[in-house]
Amino acid sequence: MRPVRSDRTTGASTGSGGKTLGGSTAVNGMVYNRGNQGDYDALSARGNPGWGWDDMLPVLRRIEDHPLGASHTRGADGPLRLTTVAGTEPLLDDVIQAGGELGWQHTQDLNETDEERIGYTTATIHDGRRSSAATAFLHPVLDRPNLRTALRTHADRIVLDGGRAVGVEGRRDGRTVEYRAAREVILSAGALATPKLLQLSGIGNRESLRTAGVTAVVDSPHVGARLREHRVFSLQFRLTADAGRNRLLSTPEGQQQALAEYRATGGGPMAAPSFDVVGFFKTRTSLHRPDAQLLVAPYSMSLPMNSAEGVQLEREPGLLAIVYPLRPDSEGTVHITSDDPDAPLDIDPAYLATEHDQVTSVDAFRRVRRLFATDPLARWVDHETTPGPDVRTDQEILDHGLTDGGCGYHSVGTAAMGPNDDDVVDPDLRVRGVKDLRVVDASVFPAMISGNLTGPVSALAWRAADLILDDTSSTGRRGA
Ligand SMILES: Cc1cc2nc3c(=O)[nH]c(=O)nc-3n(C[C@H](O)[C@H](O)[C@H](O)COP(=O)(O)OP(=O)(O)OC[C@H]3O[C@@H](n4cnc5c(N)ncnc54)[C@H](O)[C@@H]3O)c2cc1C
Repeated sequence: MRPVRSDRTTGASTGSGGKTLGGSTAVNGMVYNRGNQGDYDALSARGNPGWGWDDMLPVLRRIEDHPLGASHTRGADGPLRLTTVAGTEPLLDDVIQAGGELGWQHTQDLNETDEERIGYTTATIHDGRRSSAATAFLHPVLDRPNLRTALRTHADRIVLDGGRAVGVEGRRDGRTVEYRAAREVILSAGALATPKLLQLSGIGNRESLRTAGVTAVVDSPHVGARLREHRVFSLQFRLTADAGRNRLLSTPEGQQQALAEYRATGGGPMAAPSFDVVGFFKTRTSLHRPDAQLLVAPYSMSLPMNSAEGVQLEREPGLLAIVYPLRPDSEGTVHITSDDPDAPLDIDPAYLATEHDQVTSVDAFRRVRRLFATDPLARWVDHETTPGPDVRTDQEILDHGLTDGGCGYHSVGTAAMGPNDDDVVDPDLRVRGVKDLRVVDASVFPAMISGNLTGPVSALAWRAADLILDDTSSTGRRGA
């Protein structure tokens, strides 16, 4: 295969995220997958003690309120309230059954094993309402006297004093504001904005900072490097029968009907996650665990999926499937272009830059085509509309992924933890080269946790809170 060009323009779509309390969990697709033993043990094997499966499984169980109840892998009393999609569409039952024909296990709890599996989505939804990081973790403690939230406030820089982080400078309603930390500053701005804030504060690769007009305070070469992101490949199919949600949701009248159903019952399509069915499968039988993820939704739309004009559902009945390699190893970058916090970031996601990502993407795409050609699902399929049967060769499939595919919105790695002097944060998430500064968000994962990131980031934050509390009790210092 010829190498695929990394396309900076696609980086624009990588920049979407939630700009509110709860962050991206307030706008995301609500699919709840949390990674598996191999992901967390790999973190630990990279020299990050405390992040292995034996450490993180109890945390994951602690945070979950799972509808299937507690088990050795699930939690039932935690703050993150979950739902399993009810599965009211025969069409989707047949997607799952076709997966079974390919040897994928039909499971009610997709997080229970790391076998090839398919089933209805577990979602961060409870009683028809989104469970975000804000509703799950922040709202229940809002009345604590040592907690203050500053809404409509944009952080511009970390305030450094003699090698210590002492506060944050930003803007609120057009005015400059500064917040002082009694103990330490914790940066949780997400995998794109966290490296940006570090770089604006002079913490980053000396050369890149110089190009942007920022004087380096700490030369930390990997701030904003090692960006890993899913490149999503899409397939769509026209159906032989009127099934799925296009007819209802593609017209204003249908949307009103769905809204009325939601108001009356708290259910229906308005209470569904973005994708109803999830699968994890191997692109080669020799692999010891799945390396690709499939998500299926009972609707189809105009492409490209992340277009600035927004999503337009098709009128005719259709199905959408997206697929991507679970653990991409292409590494991109995020760099500031100026010392002005309002200047655009230069994001190069370096999608599909490695042979692993190219080969896995193509094989995963072909496997999904095979799924849709397998009964009982095949009986529903009239023809493939996206990308269509003309896209056949490896290169054509890769080009389709780059042109009409999308960003997975799962960025990690831009302030990655590790044991080495040039890793941005240490395994306790402290930024190297600065005192009293920690990063607690997806940017500290040095590699992708398989699947979607709400679960892993929530567990990361829960464990980070324990680390911070441990430090507080050992030093006797208190405060925020
Ligand atoms: C469109 C979309 C769909 C997704 N779908 C799913 C899904 O279905 N399932 C799943 O598990 N995951 C999904 N994800 C991914 C998941 O939501 C994120 O990986 C996760 O929320 C990352 O958490 P974070 O804390 O690192 O960053 P974020 O959740 O992005 O939080 C960062 C916060 O920092 C704030 N911030 C940034 N810069 C500044 C600044 N300068 N000043 C003040 N505040 C700032 C942001 O406003 C935001 O509130 C999706 C993400 C997106 C964007």
